[in-house]
Amino acid sequence: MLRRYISYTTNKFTNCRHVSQSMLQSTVDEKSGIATVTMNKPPVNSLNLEFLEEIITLLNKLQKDKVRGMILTSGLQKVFCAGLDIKELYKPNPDRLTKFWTTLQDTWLSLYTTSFPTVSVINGHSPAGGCMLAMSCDYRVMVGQNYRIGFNEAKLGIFAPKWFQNTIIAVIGQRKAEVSLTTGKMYTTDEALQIGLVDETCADADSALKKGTHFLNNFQNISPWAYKMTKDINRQSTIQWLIDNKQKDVDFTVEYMQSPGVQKNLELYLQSLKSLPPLKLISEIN
Ligand SMILES: CCCC/C=C\CC(=O)SCCNC(=O)CCNC(=O)[C@H](O)C(C)(C)COP(=O)(O)OP(=O)(O)OC[C@H]1O[C@@H](n2cnc3c(N)ncnc32)[C@H](O)[C@@H]1OP(=O)(O)O
Repeated sequence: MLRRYISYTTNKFTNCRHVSQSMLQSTVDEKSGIATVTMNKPPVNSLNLEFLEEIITLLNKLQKDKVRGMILTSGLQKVFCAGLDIKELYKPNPDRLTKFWTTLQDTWLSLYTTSFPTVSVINGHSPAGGCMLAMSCDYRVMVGQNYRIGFNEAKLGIFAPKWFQNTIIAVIGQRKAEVSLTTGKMYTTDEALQIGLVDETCADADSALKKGTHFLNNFQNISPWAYKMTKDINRQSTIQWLIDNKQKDVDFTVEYMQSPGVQKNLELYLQSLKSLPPLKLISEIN
């Protein structure tokens, strides 16, 4: 297992403060107060229990440090985030699955309710839970034309829980969310822009980071209190639903995930992941 380390350093040449954990790097620009958080968990930034715990820890730290905004992106070549780690769902240990699902709920609550504005720069494929990470931010910029984004859960024979679905509905509306979720369609960059899954697109990652920063600069003259109150009121019903139903959601997920039918579907999906040529899976199965 990789040795885990956390270091905080200030680079006097760039005026950036670096926070580095084994799977996440964070750089805070001292002048603007904007943090850039880079996911770096090869091969595909899949969300397992330990990675989710790191995300929560970092979000708490950024909150404590009173950053003025955050850009979430990937350090990998062609994947933003491949979604939930399927190994957490396939043949699960019930205790670990319970912890995993609770931590996923907490990660979503932390990200969806940050006191600072957030942007995801989607510089690679972003299926299911990966798309969810992006949707939980306030703004999305997608890079290039080679990647796919969407909610392909149905293709795995599983479904997104209510709080996942409500988050998507808040971004693209009820009708488009229903079509998107039931068909499991993965969208090209242009299609994603068209249905509102992303707010902007651009050719390369550097321009996307600039667009993200430009969005965050909108908040320079907005009171952080007014920002947070507005966001809380806007997102309140979905957040409150999960807070009120956390245990029920865990119990239901842990039970249905272990059912033979769901496990068979996941097995078949894992086989197809191995047998299809690299990078073809997401586009071929549409
Ligand atoms: C209760 C239900 C809740 C519902 C909510 C969310 C559900 C999810 O998020 S489920 C996950 C959905 N994700 C996917 O379907 C993504 C599947 N992956 C791919 O399509 C491709 O891997 C991807 C396009 C992301 C990247 O392609 P490549 O760069 O060509 O990489 P490989 O396909 O060769 O993959 C490398 C390596 O990673 C493993 N992998 C990929 N995705 C996942 C994942 N989500 N979880 C765990 N592992 C994953 C893949 O099997 C390869 O492993 P090895 O063969 O051992 O190298």
